[in-house]
Amino acid sequence: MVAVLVLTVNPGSSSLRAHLVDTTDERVVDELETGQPADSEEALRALGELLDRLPAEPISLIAHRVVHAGKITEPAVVDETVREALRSAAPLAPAHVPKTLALLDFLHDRLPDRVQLICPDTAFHRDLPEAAYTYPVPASWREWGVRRYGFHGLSYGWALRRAAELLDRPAGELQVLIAHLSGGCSACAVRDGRSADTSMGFTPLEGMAMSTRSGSVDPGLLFWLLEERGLEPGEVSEQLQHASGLLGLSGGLSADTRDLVADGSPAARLALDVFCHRVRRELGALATSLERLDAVVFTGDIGWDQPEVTEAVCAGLGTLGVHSGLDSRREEDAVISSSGVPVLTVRSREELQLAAVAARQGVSDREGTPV
Ligand SMILES: Nc1ncnc2c1ncn2[C@@H]1O[C@H](COP(=O)(O)OP(=O)(O)O)[C@@H](O)[C@H]1O
Ligand SMILES: CC(=O)OP(=O)(O)O
Ligand SMILES: [Mg+2]
Repeated sequence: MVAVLVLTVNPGSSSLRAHLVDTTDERVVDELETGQPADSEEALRALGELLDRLPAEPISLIAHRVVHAGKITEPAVVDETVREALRSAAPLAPAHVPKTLALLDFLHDRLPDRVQLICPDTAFHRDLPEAAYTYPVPASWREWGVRRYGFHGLSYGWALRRAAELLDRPAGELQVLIAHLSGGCSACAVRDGRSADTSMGFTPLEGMAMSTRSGSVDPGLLFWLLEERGLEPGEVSEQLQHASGLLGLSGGLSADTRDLVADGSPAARLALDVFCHRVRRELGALATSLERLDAVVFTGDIGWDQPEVTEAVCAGLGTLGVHSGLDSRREEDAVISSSGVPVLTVRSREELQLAAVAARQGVSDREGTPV
């Protein structure tokens, strides 16, 4: 097999992760992780430094994890059509997509002859049933493209693959619930290897509470804030995106469950209780899209490094056949409970999934004009 070195870039809402992955053996050759927003001067400087120390062997492809590319829901070589789709999708994921546009420009300046691919988070949800992707809103809105998309698809793809390996069953036969808990949090019901429903929708704001995002709130609340409290639409958006979730619930204490578990104050406990309640509620709702439950899989930073959260969530999933009392202290991806429905934790490896998807797609697109 030809060595395919893929540079992956993953702009989260508050971080930038970049990896150089050798896809022949899924090995990370070099990496960068910064808690700075991906389009900040610091993050771009760090990315430039990563490029400066690249091995002599050339990178074959640059692969971008893109949260939302609107109607483009498959991996695609970047051209003007893709850029236009990203510009149109930017208002739907304002904490993510503008960062991708900045990274495309930055990397085009630095490596002008490399093909850049986008791999949308939405691709994993391409087979969502109509009943799951349709909002109960007027037909005229739906004609504008108002529908549910779903996100965190690369993470789900990886977690499903690892679940299949750990359970020793083909991914295409599994019916599982996967919770991706991190900066952004969502969950997905996977039926026979495909997304059957997911908690995020038109934008990555729907669903469970997140580190600084509210998740779903009563839409009536928004009108009350605008009409009765005099808030501007931009302020409401900003506060739902950046001042809510764990951060808002804890009264500004922290957006990180590690701090909240350590703090233990009533405000920290409230934040964790509401967070876990909403994870359970989404998982319960998603279970109705499955015929049976083969496993519950936790991934994302919180799903991986915060056993207290996994425990608290599972303690309330008895009606789904999940038993509490997990064996959560481990270093590797693992089945952490097998007395009832198996519970698994899988370290999120969006970069490996991204590199694999891009290498598969990119080898056939290599003739494409670099943009
Ligand atoms: N237990 C935790 N471990 C790691 N990160 C956490 C934890 N709890 C909350 N977080 C938040 O998750 C974020 C990392 O999530 P990630 O999806 O990589 O980035 P982003 O928030 O940029 O999307 C961190 O910035 C941190 O605020
Ligand atoms: C879709 C989404 O919320 O992404 P992230 O978790 O990286 O912020
Ligand atoms: Mg992320």
